[in-house]
Amino acid sequence: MTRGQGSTPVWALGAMSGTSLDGVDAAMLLTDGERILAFGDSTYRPYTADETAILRAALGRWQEDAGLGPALRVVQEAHLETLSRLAGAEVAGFHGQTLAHDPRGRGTHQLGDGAALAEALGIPVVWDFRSADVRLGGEGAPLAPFYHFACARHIGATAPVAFLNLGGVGNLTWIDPARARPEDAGALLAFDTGPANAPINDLMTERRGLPYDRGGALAARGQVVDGALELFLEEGYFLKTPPKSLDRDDFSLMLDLVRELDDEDAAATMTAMSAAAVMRGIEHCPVPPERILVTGGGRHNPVMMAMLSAGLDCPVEPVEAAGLDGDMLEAQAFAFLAVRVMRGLPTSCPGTTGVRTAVGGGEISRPAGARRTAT
Ligand SMILES: Nc1ncnc2c1ncn2[C@@H]1O[C@H](COP(=O)(O)OP(=O)(O)OP(=O)(O)O)[C@@H](O)[C@H]1O
Ligand SMILES: CC(=O)N[C@H]1[C@@H]2OC[C@@H](O2)[C@@H](O)[C@@H]1O[C@H](C)C(=O)O
Repeated sequence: MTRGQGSTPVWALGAMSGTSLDGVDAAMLLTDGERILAFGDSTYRPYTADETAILRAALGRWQEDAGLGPALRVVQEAHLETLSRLAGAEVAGFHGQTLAHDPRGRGTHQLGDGAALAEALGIPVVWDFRSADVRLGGEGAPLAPFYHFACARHIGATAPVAFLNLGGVGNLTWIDPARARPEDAGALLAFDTGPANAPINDLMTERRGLPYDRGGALAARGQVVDGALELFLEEGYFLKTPPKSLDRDDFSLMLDLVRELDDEDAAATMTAMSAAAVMRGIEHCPVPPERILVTGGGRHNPVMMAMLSAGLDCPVEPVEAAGLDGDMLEAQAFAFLAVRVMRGLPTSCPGTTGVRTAVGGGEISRPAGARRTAT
C-alpha cells in the first residue's frame, strides 16, 4: 500500500477513544483513502470504572511527564483487546487517548504507543495523527473532517451539508461536496463548536453520582436560566473565527455558571449552552448547510436535539438518517485517515485546522518482520 500503487481499496481498522473517557470504539472500513467502498464490523469496549479513574487522573499531563505508566497500560490493553476482535485489516489507525491539547502552547498529547500496538497486532499502525499539524502551526483538531467529506460524497450530497459531532466536545464540519478533493480551497470549514457533553457529564457526576444525563431526562425537567446562557455566550472562544479547537476542560466555567441552580435547571441550562455554542458556530459557515447530520453520543439526547432543531433553519438529524453509523463514525475516520497517511495523502488543511498548507499527519509503525520503506 504505497503512494504509487493507485487506488486499490484495503480493509482498514480504526480506533477512537474520545474525550468522554467512556471506552474504545473500533470499526473496519474498506477504503482507498478517498472513497468509502464498504463499512465493516465494529465493536465497543467500555473502560471499567477503575480504568476511567486512572485516565481521568492523567488528564492534563504531557508526553514528558512522569507517572503515566498506569494510564498507558490502560490505553494499550483496552485497544489491543478491542482491535483484536476485528480480523482481516491491512492497517490500523490508532488515535490514542487525548490527555492534553494546547496547540498554541505546549502542543497536543494523545497517550498511546503505536509501535507496541503494531507488534502486538502484526499489522502496520498509523498513530500520533495530530502532532505534525500542530508543529506546522495548525490546531491539530478536528481531524474527522476529511472523512466527513468522503461521507458527504458517499451519501450523494450535492449541496453543502454539515456534520456535527456531539461528543465530550462538539465539532462541526461544513462541506461543499462539489469540490473534487477535501484539501481544495472552499471544500471544508471545520472547528470545535464548544463544550457538548463533557461539562454535563461532570455535573451529573458531581450532583447525582451518574455518568451522564440519560435521554436528557434531568434537563427535560428544568428551565433554561437566561442570564447564565448570556454570560456563557460572552466567552472569547465564540468570537474567534475558525479554525479553532478546544481541550476537554477548557469550559469548566460552565459548571461555575450553574453552581447556584438546582439540578434540573442546571442540566437544562448546560444543555442549552452546548446547543447555543453550535448555533453560534453555524454562523461561521460560508453558506447555510442544507442539513446537519449529527454524530456522537449527544444525538441520543432528545432535549439537546430539540434545542438545536428549534434554533436552526435546516433539518438537524442523526447521521443514521443518511444511512451512517453515528457511534462508529470517528473510529471509521481513523481507519480512513490511516489509509491516507499510508498513501501520502493529506489529512488536514487550512480549512480544517488552520495549518498553512495541506499536511499528512501520522506516524507509521510496522511490526518487526514486516518492515518496508514507509511512504
Ligand atoms: N442516551 C443518551 N442520552 C444522553 N446523552 C447520551 C446518551 N448516550 C450518550 N450520551 C452522551 O454522549 C457521551 C458520549 O459521546 P461520544 O461517545 O460521542 O463522546 P466521545 O467520542 O468520548 O467524545 P469526543 O468526540 O469529544 O472525543 C456520553 O458521555 C453522554 O454524555
Ligand atoms: C484534541 C482532541 O482529541 N480533540 C478531539 C475532541 O473530541 C471532539 C473534538 O475535541 C475534536 O476536535 C477531536 O476529535 C475528533 C475525532 C476530530 O479530531 O475530528
